[in-house]
Amino acid sequence: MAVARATLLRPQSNVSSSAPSSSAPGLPQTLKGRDVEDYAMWRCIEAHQGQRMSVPRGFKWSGGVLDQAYEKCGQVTSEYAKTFYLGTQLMTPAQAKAVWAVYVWCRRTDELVDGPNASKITPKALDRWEERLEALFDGKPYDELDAALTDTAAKFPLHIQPFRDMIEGMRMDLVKSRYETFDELYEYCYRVAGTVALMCMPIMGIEPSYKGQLEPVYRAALALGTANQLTNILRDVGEDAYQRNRIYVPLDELDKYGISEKELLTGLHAPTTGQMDDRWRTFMHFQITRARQYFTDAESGVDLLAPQARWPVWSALILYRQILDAIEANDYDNFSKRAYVPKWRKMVSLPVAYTRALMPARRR
Ligand SMILES: CC(C)=CCC/C(C)=C/CC/C(C)=C/CC/C(C)=C/[C@@H]1[C@@H](COP(=O)(O)OP(=O)(O)O)[C@]1(C)CC/C=C(\C)CC/C=C(\C)CCC=C(C)C
Ligand SMILES: [Mn+2]
Repeated sequence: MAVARATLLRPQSNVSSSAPSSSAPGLPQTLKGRDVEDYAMWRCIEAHQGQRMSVPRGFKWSGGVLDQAYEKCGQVTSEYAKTFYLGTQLMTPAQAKAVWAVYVWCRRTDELVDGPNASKITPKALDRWEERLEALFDGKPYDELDAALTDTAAKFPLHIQPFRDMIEGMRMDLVKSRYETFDELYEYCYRVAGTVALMCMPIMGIEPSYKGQLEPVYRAALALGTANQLTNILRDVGEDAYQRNRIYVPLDELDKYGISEKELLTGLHAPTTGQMDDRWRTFMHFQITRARQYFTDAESGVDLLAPQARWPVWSALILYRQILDAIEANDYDNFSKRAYVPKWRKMVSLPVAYTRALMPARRR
């Protein structure tokens, strides 16, 4: 069994063959936990290393519509994610447009389960969204925003698997509102955020002088996705519990700290003082320490990225990590306060990120 699993997950030997192998039929659905991430990571590394485009180069879509489509993607990115958008300004125009196209596809996917029409979304709607994904990777986009991603897949060696995995993550949100263990939560984090890292890596590229394996760089990228999602989850504990009856923090860990599901759903302020309950403080301290470790694991990979990608990635890392500091500064009260990074702090962090991007660790 172990041998079979390793063969399925590791790279297949004909890495540089020209035909894109977008899937091994039947396999991904049977995978669980960290194997889901490993399977997609190896498929992405194969495509990246072999520079295999999923769509034949020279994809065309009626007249100048593609230019307009990319422009729209840029507008949406700058409206919803100012820092990501700013980060793309140092990239080549082709890279920036590709990141916008990926961003818009991710945002639209998230909106299906979290947007204004979310209550009407059925598993069928997600099936339809997945059919559209398969079609756009097959060179047959449904609308102009899909066409921007098709064009991106003709220009950069993207693999379809992380896109499929993200849709499955959104399916999880339709049917699952509790996570028993950290392993279960880890799979969710990969599906909704680690996937973003796998989608972006072949666009951002690798430092040209780096001659080592891609695996450590991809592992670091995945760590950043996980760190970001764990941070999101810790920031939104109260909102998720009160407004959506959702608990993402692992139930077995709550139990270990003597906290019941019911207490979490009503908020963990001490009845006498109104301050945060001590059990919650220690629990949160543990959660924050683990999330910080994922940020630290991500750091080693940033210097191995192509120079123009380092600043946006350092910015994302430094800014997101500060949300954890903000939760601590709120005395771990993520029930009645929303942790955020004030604008002035963001402004200070951007040049810090820029300096780190210019000075890789070996020169610091
Ligand atoms: C070596 C190394 C460190 C490489 C870096 C690789 C890399 C580019 C990693 C990116 C990591 C990253 C930014 C992950 C995004 C995580 C995230 C914000 C996921 C969001 C899910 C959260 O869902 P939830 O419903 O809990 O939260 P909301 O209340 O809805 O916020 C998502 C919403 C899923 C959809 C993701 C997006 C819309 C963001 C996609 C972002 C990009 C494509 C741009 C990334 C670009 C840069 C420059 C980092
Ligand atoms: Mn969301």
